[in-house]
Amino acid sequence: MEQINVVIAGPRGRMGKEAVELVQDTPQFALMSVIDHKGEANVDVPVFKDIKECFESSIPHVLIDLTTPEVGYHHTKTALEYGVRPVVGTTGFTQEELIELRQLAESKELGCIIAPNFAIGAVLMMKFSQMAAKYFEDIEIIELHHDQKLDAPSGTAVKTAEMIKEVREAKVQGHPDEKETLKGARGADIDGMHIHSVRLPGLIAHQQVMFGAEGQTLTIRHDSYNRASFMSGVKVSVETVMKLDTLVYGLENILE
Ligand SMILES: NC(=O)C1=CN([C@@H]2O[C@H](COP(=O)(O)OP(=O)(O)OC[C@H]3O[C@@H](n4cnc5c(N)ncnc54)[C@H](OP(=O)(O)O)[C@@H]3O)[C@@H](O)[C@H]2O)C=CC1
Ligand SMILES: O=C(O)C1=N[C@H](C(=O)O)C[C@H](O)C1
Repeated sequence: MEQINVVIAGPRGRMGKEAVELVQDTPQFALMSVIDHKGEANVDVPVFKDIKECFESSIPHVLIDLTTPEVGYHHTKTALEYGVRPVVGTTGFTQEELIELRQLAESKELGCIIAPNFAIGAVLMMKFSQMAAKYFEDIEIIELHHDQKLDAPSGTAVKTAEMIKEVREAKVQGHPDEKETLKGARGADIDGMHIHSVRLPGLIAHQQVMFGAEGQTLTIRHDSYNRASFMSGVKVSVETVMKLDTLVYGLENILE
């Protein structure tokens, strides 16, 4: 396999630090530079404060983005415009942004992977939930994260609901006359499914999907106890994005 030159945006972050280690420890990957808006990253490659400044200096094969929703969208768009293939872990993109980025990737015939969760266990949890939803139509998604997380609900919870929507008819759950006496008590609503976001120090990234039917419940749960749990998904995405000519949303679409 030819060497893949990588730039990482967000290298001081919780995920970014792991990604720097992954790229530096993978023989077929080379870390060319990083993008850090404060220029404070402690790495032995050039640090750029701005993505355009970075790409004007040299063009990598792949950009890994682990920043914030607004910055991640801007970076992904700019990367595609410069002919760079994005691997994006950043969550919180809108449907409109995903559609626009897909059109751009296709017009440039460039691979782009946007994966709300890189952990294989989380991908299985979403797939198993999609399977279960064919048999259980009443569903509550409970996602639990550390209290520094910016977006709610999590990208994983939104993706789970989207995957379930593919196999489940929209349904209003609970009592038809149900009323919230305290706003937000029933969580967010996607097609009648409810999503509850828990934020606590001590947590990393966890989700359980609960299904209910007459006389029974089923709970499917995944826990990430560290950020290393996401790195095998980042590695396979960097390798795979080189072979794609379109945007792929979700790691489940590139795993066999
Ligand atoms: N797909 C997946 O499997 C996973 C996805 N995530 C997602 O990844 C993203 C990052 O998460 P996490 O590492 O925990 O977050 P952190 O807050 O730890 O890291 C984000 C980094 O982005 C930096 N940043 C902010 N603005 C800019 C900018 N303009 N240019 C460059 N860098 C910038 C921040 O810098 P500063 O510190 O100065 O603000 C920070 O270093 C989130 O969207 C999260 O939801 C997280 C875990 C797994
Ligand atoms: O911010 C996080 O930490 C995580 N974000 C992703 C999400 O929003 O789903 C993936 C994982 O849950 C960790």
